[in-house]
Amino acid sequence: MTSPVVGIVMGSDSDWPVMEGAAQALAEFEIPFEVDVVSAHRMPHEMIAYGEQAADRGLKAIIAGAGGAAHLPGMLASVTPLPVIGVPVPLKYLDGMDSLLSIVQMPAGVPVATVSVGGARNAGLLAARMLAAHDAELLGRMREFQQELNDQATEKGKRLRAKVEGAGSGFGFGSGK
Ligand SMILES: Nc1c(C(=O)O)ncn1[C@@H]1O[C@H](COP(=O)(O)O)[C@@H](O)[C@H]1O
Repeated sequence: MTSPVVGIVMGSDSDWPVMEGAAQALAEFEIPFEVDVVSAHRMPHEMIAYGEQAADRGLKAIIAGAGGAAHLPGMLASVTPLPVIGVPVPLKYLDGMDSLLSIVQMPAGVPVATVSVGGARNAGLLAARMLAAHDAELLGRMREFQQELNDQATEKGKRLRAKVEGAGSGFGFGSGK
């Protein structure tokens, strides 16, 4: 089995439904990854060990997701030289604003690349881009992926124009109906 090059970690297994998006993106690009629960609050010693050992184990980037008082991404960034991508996980209260602010407002010197609330897919894609910067083949696949996005958006525009033009004056613009 190929060794993982991206670590996807989260504060609890309850974050998985969100964090799965990162795993899915990496799988699409055939990038080997590992997943684990690593909590700064609940298992601080294991969390420090994970961060300290990540680079020596061959990981190239860490994606860390957590909800609420989300200290995991920042704490990992403080003990690893690897890039850390933080995913704010939305919980029942505060709609993820708490985790977003906990992750994004890092002090200078300790960067965490924060994606949107619940934006685990983009975290996976960002990790893929980081790896692609040193991998011409992966870079090519990322370009293809971008072209597909472009084609899909163009197609959506075509369909919307056809729908609106087809409806003509009967479309009821501005009527709110
Ligand atoms: N924010 C953190 C950290 C941390 O930052 O170390 N550890 C767990 N958690 C978060 O607590 C939430 C509730 O966890 P439980 O569902 O296990 O009660 C999860 O979203 C987790 O990421």
